[in-house]
Amino acid sequence: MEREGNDSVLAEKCLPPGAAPHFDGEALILSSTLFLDHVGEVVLTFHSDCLSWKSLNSLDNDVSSCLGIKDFSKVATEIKLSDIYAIEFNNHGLIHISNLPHATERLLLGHDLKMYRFTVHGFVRSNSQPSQYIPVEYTFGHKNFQLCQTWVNKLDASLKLEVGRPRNLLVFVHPRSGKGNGLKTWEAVAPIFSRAKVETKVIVTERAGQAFDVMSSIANTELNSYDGVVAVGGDGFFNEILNGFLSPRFKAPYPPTPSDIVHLVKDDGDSLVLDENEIVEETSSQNEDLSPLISSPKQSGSRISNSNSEDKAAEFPVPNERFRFGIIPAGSTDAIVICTTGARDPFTSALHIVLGKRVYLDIAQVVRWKTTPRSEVEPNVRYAASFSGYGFYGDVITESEKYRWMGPKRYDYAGTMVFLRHRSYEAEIAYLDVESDEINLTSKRNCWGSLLRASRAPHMSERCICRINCKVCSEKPNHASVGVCSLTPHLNSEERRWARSKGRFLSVGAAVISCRNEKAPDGLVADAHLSDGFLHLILIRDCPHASYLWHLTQLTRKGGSPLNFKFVEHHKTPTFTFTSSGNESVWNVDGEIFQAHQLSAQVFRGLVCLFASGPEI
Ligand SMILES: Nc1ncnc2c1ncn2[C@@H]1O[C@H](COP(=O)(O)OP(=O)(O)OP(=O)(O)O)[C@@H](O)[C@H]1O
Repeated sequence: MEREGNDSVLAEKCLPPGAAPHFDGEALILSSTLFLDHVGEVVLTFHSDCLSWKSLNSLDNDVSSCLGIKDFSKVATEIKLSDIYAIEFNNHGLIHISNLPHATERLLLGHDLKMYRFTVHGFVRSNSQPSQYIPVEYTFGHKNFQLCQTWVNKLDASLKLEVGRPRNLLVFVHPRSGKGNGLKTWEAVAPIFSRAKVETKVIVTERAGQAFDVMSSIANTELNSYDGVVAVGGDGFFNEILNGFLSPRFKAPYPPTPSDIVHLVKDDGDSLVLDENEIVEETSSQNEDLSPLISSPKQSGSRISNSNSEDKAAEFPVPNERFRFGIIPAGSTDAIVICTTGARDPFTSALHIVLGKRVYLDIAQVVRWKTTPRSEVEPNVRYAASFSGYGFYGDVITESEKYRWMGPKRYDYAGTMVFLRHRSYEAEIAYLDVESDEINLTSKRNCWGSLLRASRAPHMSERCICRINCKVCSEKPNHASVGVCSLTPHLNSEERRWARSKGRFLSVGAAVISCRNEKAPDGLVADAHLSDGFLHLILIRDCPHASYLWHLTQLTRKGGSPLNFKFVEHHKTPTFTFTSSGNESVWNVDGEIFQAHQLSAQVFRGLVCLFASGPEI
């Protein structure tokens, strides 16, 4: 094997083998003259946080004026170390040299040279959509094996110092997700993981519920060997994995039951009952004992704890900052991916994962107390990462299940059918109203005459949109110091009161995040945050069919105002309770059916971490 460069032109331009690196203070680690595939000779320089190269063809003047060909000498290209996910040594092979008119004689007219090569794998942001990451690779070559090896070793060693990059992941693939492309999607992105030397244990599911079973029964010693778990599928599949993870391991008191609230209101002589909607307000001092995290004797008796789950919690603490979740979109909606990466793109998601990005995500704990009016009270817990909804949303998910064979189109079909039926449901909702310094968007039915409350509508520019390095979300919960209480900061707010809405509703929804998707570009709640510790409770009161259509139409518009109608109530709250007055009550929890006559929900701030960085909007 040829290991020494025997070409004098090349040899004099490169640094001596082995001793090739030259150091210049702390910042400059290495610099050499190499060939860049499809470009030509470049000086490659590695500073501690950046790799840059400059073409040597600048020796020729006025290149740009000659034949109108671009002057490579003026192009300095670089990639940040943080944007590099892998370095590969490629052995001996061809480097294609650019067809430059003013390159040195031996490089003329598209010469290909054989030499040792190494490839730097990274990404660039798409010009049209900055949230989308496009994988790129730069292959450098040199006749000298040792020099290439030195570069590979140096870059590899620096990449190993990048914090938070995963080494070992558990991957679940739902082959029938979305249009049935789950497996193909995984096969397309798998090379990114192998190049980045991330070990993956891949489980391709054969049935619904399998991922839940694996996640809930996996030994904590094995779970600890992974840096995270990746779902290749849709929101429902991610929800299954999340529930399998949290159900046996996360210990927290339940939210108050609907009867806790009724009881408290009856005992409270100062309760204020307002008009037909029975909005009941209380002061914080009167309901201190209602904090879901201060266990009442009744509540502590209803914890989901058995000795097995206690063991699991002890060995694998939740929240767990090290262990992260990744989602590679292959589903029908993929709202969680769109909200957390800003793109619905498997490559972007895979790059977020191997680069070890991190974002905190609020999780709603939804507790069903009673399945039907005649059921016994028996708490059953689900966790939701994006949205839980009743009425229209429950009906759409029930209807769409009948048409699963249609793939993603089933939601459009089911949505149309349910819309045409225009059913409303009698229900009662109580929610903790917390003073917030943000604009309180709560509708108090104070709009007269006009259907669209334009005067109160915050314009898009006024809305504090959640994006990468979001200020609202960056006050991350301090899990270590105050335990689970840090996850529910707003429950302990000074200014809190319980309020109640009662009546006929077309839908009741609780959004954890904005729920942006391709059909609703701003989501249901444009200014929802990934980890602010709030749920957005959206109550759509019974209204004329045309008005409801108007609301739905606003949802599909960028910059629309779907919440800006007099029949829509929007409450930011950390917790709420719900009781249906009818016999049928189907909820939709992250796209999965959940029958519940009585339920409560509370949100845990930043309970899990995702391999994502938030959208670059
Ligand atoms: N191999 C399988 N066969 C059938 N169902 C499965 C399988 N693996 C997982 N499931 C179930 O399919 C359900 C839907 O999956 P997923 O969310 O990936 O697809 P989707 O409904 O098309 O997408 P979205 O949730 O984004 O609308 C999940 O709840 C999951 O439990």
